[in-house]
Amino acid sequence: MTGASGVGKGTLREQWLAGQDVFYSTSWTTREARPGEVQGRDYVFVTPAEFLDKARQGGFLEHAQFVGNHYGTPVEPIEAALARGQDVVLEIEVEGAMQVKERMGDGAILVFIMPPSLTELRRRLTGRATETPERIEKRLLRARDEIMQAHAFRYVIVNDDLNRAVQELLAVQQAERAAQRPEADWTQAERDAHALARTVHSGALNTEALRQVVDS
Ligand SMILES: Nc1nc2c(ncn2[C@@H]2O[C@H](COP(=O)(O)OP(=O)(O)O)[C@@H](O)[C@H]2O)c(=O)[nH]1
Ligand SMILES: Nc1ncnc2c1ncn2[C@@H]1O[C@H](COP(=O)(O)OP(=O)(O)O)[C@@H](O)[C@H]1O
Repeated sequence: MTGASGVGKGTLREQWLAGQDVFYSTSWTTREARPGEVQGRDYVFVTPAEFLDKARQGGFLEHAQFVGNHYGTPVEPIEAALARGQDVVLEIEVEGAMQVKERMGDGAILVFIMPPSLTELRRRLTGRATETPERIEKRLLRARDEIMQAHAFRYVIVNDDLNRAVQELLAVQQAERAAQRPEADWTQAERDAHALARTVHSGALNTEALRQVVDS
């Protein structure tokens, strides 16, 4: 799951995964904890030296820099979860998502969360009140780049109405699970999920549509 800072990934994820037995990967980061963030739950907060050490040892499935800090997905917990048969959810930025796509192939299902407009994204980032004005501008600049890469993701979900976006995430998950079995065996619910997931497939996206979002 990828999308601009402030688009609502954390909010969506909480509702999407509530009550589900999936493994959510806790990332490592060198950024400072925000008030209310808990070490080991929201992130593993580390020093740059600790981060680079782990990277050198091949300890990350992927890692990237984002607005001056390092972020990475520790590989061991993921391998353990997959070995247990759990689905794994990552919430990471675009460069990291491309590394996961390269490494995991079709086994990785990439979903991009799109803001209704850049104006609304700015409003959400400002409203969350976790960033300085300067950091908000840096995040918005990065958001424009990220949005222009949305066609590299299998699904693109617009987070305007939160409930609708959650339903679309659930449909994508159910449809992708069903796709591992022959279509003739699908239940009606799986057929419905497949039909809904098709509506958020990235196939129909074009650069012009993406440009309209970054200019809005
Ligand atoms: N590549 C990569 N990106 C990550 C990872 N963890 C978080 N991110 C991304 O880093 C960016 C900044 O995250 P954060 O500082 O928590 O800001 P927020 O997304 O605005 O709450 C977001 O796009 C996250 O999805 C990770 O392990 N790897
Ligand atoms: N669909 C939505 N409509 C309006 N506000 C939203 C929506 N989804 C999230 N938000 C708000 O936007 C802000 C950023 O959401 P957050 O989940 O922290 O984003 P992210 O994890 O992508 O950085 C929060 O204040 C959140 O309450």
